[in-house]
Amino acid sequence: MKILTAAQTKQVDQATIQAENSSSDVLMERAATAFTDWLTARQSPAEAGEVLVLAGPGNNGGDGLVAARLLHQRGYSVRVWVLPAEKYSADFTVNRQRLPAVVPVAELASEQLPTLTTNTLVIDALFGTGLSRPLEGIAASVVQHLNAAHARVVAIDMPSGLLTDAPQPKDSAVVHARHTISFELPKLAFLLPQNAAFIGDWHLLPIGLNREVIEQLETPMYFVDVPTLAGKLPKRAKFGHKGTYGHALLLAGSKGKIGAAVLATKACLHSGVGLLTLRTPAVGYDVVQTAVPEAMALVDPHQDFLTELPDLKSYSAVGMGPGIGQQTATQEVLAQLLREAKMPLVLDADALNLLGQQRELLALLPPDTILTPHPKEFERLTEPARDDYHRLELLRAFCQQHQCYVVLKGAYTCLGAPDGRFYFNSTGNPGMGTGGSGDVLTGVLTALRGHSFLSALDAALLGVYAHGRAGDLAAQHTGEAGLSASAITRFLGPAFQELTTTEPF
Ligand SMILES: NC(=O)C1=CN([C@@H]2O[C@H](COP(=O)(O)OP(=O)(O)OC[C@H]3O[C@@H](n4cnc5c(N)ncnc54)[C@H](O)[C@@H]3O)[C@@H](O)[C@H]2O)[C@@H](O)CC1
Ligand SMILES: Nc1ncnc2c1ncn2[C@@H]1O[C@H](COP(=O)(O)OP(=O)(O)O)[C@@H](O)[C@H]1O
Ligand SMILES: [K+]
Repeated sequence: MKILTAAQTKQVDQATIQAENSSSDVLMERAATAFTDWLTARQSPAEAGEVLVLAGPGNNGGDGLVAARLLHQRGYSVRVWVLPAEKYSADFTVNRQRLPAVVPVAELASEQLPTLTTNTLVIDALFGTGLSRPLEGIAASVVQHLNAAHARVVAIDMPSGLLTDAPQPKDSAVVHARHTISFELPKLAFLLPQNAAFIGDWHLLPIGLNREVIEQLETPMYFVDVPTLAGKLPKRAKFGHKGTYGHALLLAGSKGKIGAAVLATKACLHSGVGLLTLRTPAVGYDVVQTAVPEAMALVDPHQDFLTELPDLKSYSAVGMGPGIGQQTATQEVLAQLLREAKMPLVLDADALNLLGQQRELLALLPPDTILTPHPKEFERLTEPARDDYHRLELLRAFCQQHQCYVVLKGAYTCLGAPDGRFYFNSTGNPGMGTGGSGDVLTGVLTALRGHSFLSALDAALLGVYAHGRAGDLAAQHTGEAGLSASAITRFLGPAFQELTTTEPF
């Protein structure tokens, strides 16, 4: 699914209207009807209480006015507050006239703000994607009033005051919505942690925007859902054998962190790898042979941490990092791996921290290497980000400079590609914020990079999605608080099964 800017969204709206030979108020009616259907399916008139529709001067306000009319028709108690403005959009004006006279309408003023009780449901239709600068004056006062009262707010399209594509100036007034109901395609602002308190839960409703126009628009940002991945993971071939699916090598673990190696190993085995060898320090031998008999154990001469790189010639992909620690000898192993590897690499955790300590090693990264930092690890590779938008700029520059893929982990994990594109993942849940979840991802990605039939991009997209999906499936059994990294590994199989085509490659 594409992520479009505010300007592109406007373009699609207009092209849809043209293609249908209809008018903008028809599309507005459709959007507001979808919004109203969503709301009325969740809140009866009694549950909603008094519905206050706050309408701004543009088409977002127009949406609000249509919703007010429809809610009134469906038996809700509705009151409209209009933001005073010099100019109102044409569709605002049309829908202001269509509002039944019995629906009370008042004008917002700093000295006349709506009374908010626990029985009030606020529909925020002040501003949407047309917001061009931070709120001030009455609009800012209204928003502060709503937030101070912790009002139950459902925002149409965007929480008012929030910019669609750019960072928010500090301390500017933005509605804190419980839900944000938007249309058709996600917006970048929804995916960034710094906006979480404004957006609440977000939902997309289809309004029949023109598919062809969306298809044609160029964007560097995508939201990865099942259709994005359709056809990418082929069914296993009938006569396929363990050699067909790659021999992966994992370099993981150190004394006290052999568990990280075991988790990555289990994950790799549940992600379709043909053969797997695990290299740990000697202290890991008994643990690995007992915990994961499917993997071959190849121990380092050193008891507690990795000191030597094994011969690489048998392997189709190598993953390094989970639990390895940051010893100088281990850093040497990493440097040697970067110099010698001819096969795809996945680097995580302490391998990234070691790269951060010795940044000249970054020049050795083989093209299409996948790095999987969380934001703190990414900062060690680059610099502290001013905000989430700046972090994305750093991500793009890093991927382009080093011609690598970076999986920047989080609630909406963002995969940065060497061509400057971003792919935001749609699966996963807060239960995955638990030790070992990242080690599982390393195992998954190492398995997929060993598949000669997958590109680096597809391996990264599939792996990140399946990892999150496995977490979601696991959480259906364990709940989010009860989710463990081991539980994620158990649901990788079903997650991959959902993505697998019915045809072999
Ligand atoms: N374009 C379309 O055909 C559709 C638009 N829709 C709705 O229309 C919205 C976009 O409408 P608009 O482009 O009219 O934009 P908005 O309604 O978001 O706001 C634009 C208006 O606010 C003013 N404005 C911008 N920033 C301001 C600020 N900081 N302080 C005070 N005034 C400010 C602008 O001058 C303009 O009058 C979407 O978010 C969505 O809710 C939907 O009805 C779907 C169809
Ligand atoms: N709130 C969340 N929603 C979705 N996924 C999450 C959330 N929190 C963490 N995750 C996922 O869990 C994993 C955590 O990885 P990481 O921070 O490396 O943990 P660890 O080092 O403990 O293994 C990442 O893949 C991340 O995307
Ligand atoms: K809004």
